[in-house]
Amino acid sequence: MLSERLVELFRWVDPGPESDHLVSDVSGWWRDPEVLVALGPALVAPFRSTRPTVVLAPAVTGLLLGPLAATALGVGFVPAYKAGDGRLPAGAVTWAQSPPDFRGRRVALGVRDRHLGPGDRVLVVDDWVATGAQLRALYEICADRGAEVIGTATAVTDCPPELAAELRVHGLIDAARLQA
Ligand SMILES: O=P(O)(O)OC[C@H]1O[C@H](OP(=O)(O)OP(=O)(O)O)[C@H](O)[C@@H]1O
Repeated sequence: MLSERLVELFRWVDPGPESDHLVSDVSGWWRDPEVLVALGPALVAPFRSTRPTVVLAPAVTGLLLGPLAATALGVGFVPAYKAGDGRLPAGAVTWAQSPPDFRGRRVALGVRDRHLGPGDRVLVVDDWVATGAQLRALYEICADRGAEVIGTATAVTDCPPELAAELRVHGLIDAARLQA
């Protein structure tokens, strides 16, 4: 079963003095060919009936997971980059700053305007959701661009059920199943 393999191959990493919260390491998922094939279809399954037209995901891990989900749906993929990594030009970019995330850090995420706009039905994809801070920034970008958010497909849900419901998050595995 996929969720059992995801649990088996998942690792938490201690980020050191940067944060008290462990950080996910999903590199084991990319190394396993059967998991790699199964991840995209499994992530999008709860959202198929809502007919997303595009997948949006944040750097860095979302850039790996997002295209798997987009390929499974047969739709395009939009990357959201973090401020300061030099990947987005000045202008023609919509930015949003997150509330404090699991590290207590506010993250500015940006999307090229030409890649997202009215009529888009957006499925957000990420590897895990903790405080939902980065999701809130992505949802704000979609609202600013006139695009509709369908919800978020995540591999690991590491947040209370009320928050998952509010942000329309569907996860493949609950963090409670993961060994610290
Ligand atoms: O729910 P939150 O508190 O917002 O935390 C979850 C976010 O944090 C991690 O990203 P990170 O910034 O560590 O980037 P990464 O993909 O490079 O690990 C993870 O990939 C999510 O995007």
